[in-house]
Amino acid sequence: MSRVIEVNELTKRYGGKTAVKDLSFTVRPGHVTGFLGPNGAGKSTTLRLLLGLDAPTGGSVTIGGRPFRDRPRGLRHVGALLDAGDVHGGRRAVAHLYGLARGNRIPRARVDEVLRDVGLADAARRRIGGFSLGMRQRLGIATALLGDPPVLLFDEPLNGLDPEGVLWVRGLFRRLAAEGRTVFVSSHLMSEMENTADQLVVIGRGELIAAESLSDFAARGARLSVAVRTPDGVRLGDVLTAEGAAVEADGDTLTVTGLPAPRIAELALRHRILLNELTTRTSSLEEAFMELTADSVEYPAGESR
Ligand SMILES: Nc1ncnc2c1ncn2[C@@H]1O[C@H](COP(=O)(O)OP(=O)(O)OP(=O)(O)O)[C@@H](O)[C@H]1O
Repeated sequence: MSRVIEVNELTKRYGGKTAVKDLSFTVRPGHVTGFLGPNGAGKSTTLRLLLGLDAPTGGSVTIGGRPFRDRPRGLRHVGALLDAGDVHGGRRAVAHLYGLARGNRIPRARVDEVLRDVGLADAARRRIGGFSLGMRQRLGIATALLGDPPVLLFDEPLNGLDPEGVLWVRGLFRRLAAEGRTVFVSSHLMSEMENTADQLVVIGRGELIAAESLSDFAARGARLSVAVRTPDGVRLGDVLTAEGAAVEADGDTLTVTGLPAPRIAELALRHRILLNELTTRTSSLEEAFMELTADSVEYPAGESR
């Protein structure tokens, strides 16, 4: 079975609200692909459409060339963590997983195996209602892994995990991808994906913004700037502006774009201006993400309404 996820001109409207619009992208096996977008961008909607939990208004989604809902015994094909809170609190973790194993013809022994894999072996007989958010996430991940599926979808899996849990999940995702599986992970935080994913699909207001490698995405947003610390900021600022640079002053530090550091040093020397610091900075992935999604944030902070 092919493990490729194809999203093709996908549109989903809820009444007058368009949650996803003409969205097309491909997710390939062997990588951890991050699915990024600000709150309300349409990530959960897309994942629900992928799993056939909702019907698209237009377009299609296929996994291995077929709509997921056409597949019998789904958990063996696609494992998913959508909403970690969506489990019966009165049940014990093992009972929850045994039920799913039975319905998907998965051997019972696999339940103990995945509980061990996610670090919940000791909590197996406890009621899920008493689980912390992090434990629920681990149980959700155990559920996704239960059928040993070639394709895995995770909606905000790092939510509620402590730093040790985050490291563990990252390692797990990388292992799953290295085994040749397709791993598709949503998040609204670039900082979470930066060390987790190697490919990115970025959306805003339901539309595609980017689908590329993490390094290509970073390069798009990378504008070099140079930080210059000098006691003579006003004069240097004038000199650099006259040379065509854009200069922002903050105390004794100027942030300069449009001129490389060696040229700034040369101009400072020529005008006998002392420099205390000259540092080239690249914008971070986080900045690239903010910049590219700025127009698609639904409720920007500080907006008066
Ligand atoms: N069942 C629904 N009925 C009406 N509107 C919906 C429904 N589901 C989602 N929406 C709307 O569609 C848009 C996309 O929502 P979605 O939950 O897919 O975004 P998201 O990227 O997962 O966001 P978040 O990071 O906040 O979970 C939002 O504006 C949301 O209010």
